[in-house]
Amino acid sequence: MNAPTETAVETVGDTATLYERLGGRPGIEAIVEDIWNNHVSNPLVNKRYVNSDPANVKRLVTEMCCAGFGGPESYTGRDMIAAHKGMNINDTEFVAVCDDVLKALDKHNVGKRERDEILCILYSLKNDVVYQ
Ligand code: HEM
Repeated sequence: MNAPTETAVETVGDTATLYERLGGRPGIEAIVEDIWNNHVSNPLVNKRYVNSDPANVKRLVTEMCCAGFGGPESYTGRDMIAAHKGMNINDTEFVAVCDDVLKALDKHNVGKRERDEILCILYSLKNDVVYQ
């Protein structure tokens, strides 16, 4: 059995939300900024974003991450099927977007546990995003 202090430390580590572990809204905003920069410089996907308003997409992605990772924010955008309807996004593009996210997480020194959680969340949304 753990000494009480060890238990307390482990409990804090285990119960912090992904939102808290990423540094709350400022931490997530900084990561989303780099995800956007990676998308617009990635030849596999950048043409998709030519007509987008960068500030609006970044705000919506930030809100979605904050809300989905345990923060107090509400997501005000469309659901994933509606947001990607008519784009016919393929598997290569989906992987490219995931790679852009992982690259941004690396840049911000996000740990393996958080990286794995985020990758699982992204992958769980795949069927709502591709071939819509
Ligand atoms: C799990 C993966 C993805 C997530 C979580 C995601 C998330 C989002 C969110 C939150 C929005 C804004 C929703 C709104 O406009 O109401 C959005 C829009 C968009 N996404 Fe995704 N996305 C994903 C994958 C992709 C992929 C693979 C592509 C293709 C390269 C893509 C291209 C776009 C484009 C072009 C927009 C529209 C931007 C605009 O309206 O100007 N997304 N996405």
